[in-house]
Amino acid sequence: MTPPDDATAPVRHPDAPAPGELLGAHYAHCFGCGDAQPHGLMLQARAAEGVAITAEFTVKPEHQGAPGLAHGGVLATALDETLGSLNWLLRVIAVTGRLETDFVRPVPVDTVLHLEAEVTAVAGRKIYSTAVGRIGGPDGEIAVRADGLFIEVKVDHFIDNGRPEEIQAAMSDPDQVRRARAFEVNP
Ligand SMILES: CCCCCCCC/C=C\CCCCCCCC(=O)SCCNC(=O)CCNC(=O)[C@H](O)C(C)(C)COP(=O)(O)OP(=O)(O)OC[C@H]1O[C@@H](n2cnc3c(N)ncnc32)[C@H](O)[C@@H]1OP(=O)(O)O
Repeated sequence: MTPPDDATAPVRHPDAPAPGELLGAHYAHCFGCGDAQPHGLMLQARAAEGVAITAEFTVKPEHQGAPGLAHGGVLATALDETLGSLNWLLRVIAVTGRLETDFVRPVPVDTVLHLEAEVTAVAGRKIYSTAVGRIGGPDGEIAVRADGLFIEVKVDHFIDNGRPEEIQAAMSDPDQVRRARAFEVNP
């Protein structure tokens, strides 16, 4: 998870959403961010300065692991989604290769997890990023932390590996196709 010596600092794409703007879902049925996914976390990420974002996630009763406490896997999902959203500021499509998570404090149900994430380095197709989740407010205690290694892929990664039903539905949605392809032709 340590960037190699030839890694470079991330560069915010000129067309990236301005600081303060919501990024929007990359796919309406995404478990992490989709607004058409009733079982999902519906995480909304907002661009920050640089190659960084913020997001909020409210822990619901259906996210419990132990009584009244968030399941660690759900918190890892929130971190994964937050880190993944960063790649939109680079205008790169990427998937999680590795995710390392520290669970520092228990997170009770009804808590708002205030997430902040930033890309720290880029080396070829590898994107290194880090995130924290705080409770008790945006400046509260750190409850969770994660480092991510995302790997850049082409749209074909999804076309080649996804289930045909969902791929065909996505490919017949002009907004989805425009959004996905724009990242490939405007590097
Ligand atoms: C028109 C149609 C509509 C489609 C529209 C879609 C739009 C979608 C938009 C945005 C989607 C974003 C979705 C975000 C969702 C939240 C994030 C997730 O949960 S993603 C899901 C979980 N992750 C996976 O499913 C990855 C599964 N893994 C793979 O597919 C492969 O392993 C992959 C692509 C990651 C790498 O495979 P390789 O064959 O392309 O590349 P190799 O050569 O193996 O790796 C490249 C470099 O990365 C390192 N690397 C790869 N995996 C690593 C690992 N686990 N740990 C450390 N290094 C790793 C390698 O060592 C290599 O490094 P060296 O270039 O040699 O220095």
